[in-house]
Amino acid sequence: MIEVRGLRKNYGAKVAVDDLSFTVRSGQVTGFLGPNGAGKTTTMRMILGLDTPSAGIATVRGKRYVDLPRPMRTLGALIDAKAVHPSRTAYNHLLCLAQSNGLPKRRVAEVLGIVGLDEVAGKRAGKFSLGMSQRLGIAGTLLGDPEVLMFDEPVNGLDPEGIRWIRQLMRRLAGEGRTVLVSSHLMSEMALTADHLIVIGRGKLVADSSLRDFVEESSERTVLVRTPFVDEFARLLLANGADVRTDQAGVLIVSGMDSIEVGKLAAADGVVLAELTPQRTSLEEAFMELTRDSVEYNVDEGVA
Ligand SMILES: Nc1ncnc2c1ncn2[C@@H]1O[C@H](COP(=O)(O)OP(=O)(O)OP(=O)(O)O)[C@@H](O)[C@H]1O
Repeated sequence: MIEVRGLRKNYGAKVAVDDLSFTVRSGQVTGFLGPNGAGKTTTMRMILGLDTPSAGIATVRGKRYVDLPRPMRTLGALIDAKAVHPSRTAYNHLLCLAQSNGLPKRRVAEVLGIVGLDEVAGKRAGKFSLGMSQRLGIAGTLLGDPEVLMFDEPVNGLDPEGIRWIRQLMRRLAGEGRTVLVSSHLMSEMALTADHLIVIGRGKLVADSSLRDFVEESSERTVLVRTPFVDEFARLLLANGADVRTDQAGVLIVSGMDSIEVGKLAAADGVVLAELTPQRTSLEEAFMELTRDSVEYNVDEGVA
């Protein structure tokens, strides 16, 4: 379990993380979502004791990371997959990590097997592709067989096969009862991987809910109506309490009323409908809507 309470990080006048509190539970994958610059890496670095909070506290199984007696046996974290000595072989990299953390040598071969790097164990890490580096980084997190795992944007830049592999590994680790926190700026990715979502924007908590609830609450239900009588029907819908907007000629997007009610209203008033389709905004749209005010660099405005 990871607990974050009132966590804050200032860089001069910049507030990177702003009074953040959340709990990451065991046995599930928790997606840590936010647009670029939202403060995900900074939060993870504070959980890992790499950055000191300006205020608040982050604990792993009840203790600050720096106070854990055998940290790698409790928390395995991957923040930067390229932070490996390039001339070291994969095997030696893991062996150094194991030895400096009092972990048994046999774990090196075991984790190389888990991530599927056994055949390239003797290759220099500097020659590894991004996907292989990511696997090596993950092997390092698993060395201590920790109960808690944390990955910062693990699928960034990976090909579909690499993404699928990471997704399955996260699910497996959570299935074994571990606590898995994984950051991403892609809602679509988290929708496929996470059970629970913690969403932040500009360092602040925006949402903390199960994926199911997030889908239910965030994805707005609308009804698409195509009719030759847009103006008249829009007035009728508004008068009956619906919200109406129009994206293209001859089409109304109705919210606040389901498709049956819209159909009944049209029938009662003799309005001819060419189409009546219930629709749902995508999760990606819901996420963008939720964090719209907190995106650091807005395409329309240049710099926020
Ligand atoms: N060492 C630092 N000095 C000054 N500002 C920093 C530092 N580290 C991060 N920041 C700023 O803090 C904010 C949060 O950055 P952070 O890297 O935590 O965000 P993020 O959500 O991980 O985004 P990304 O996905 O782009 O890495 C950003 O505005 C960033 O520029």
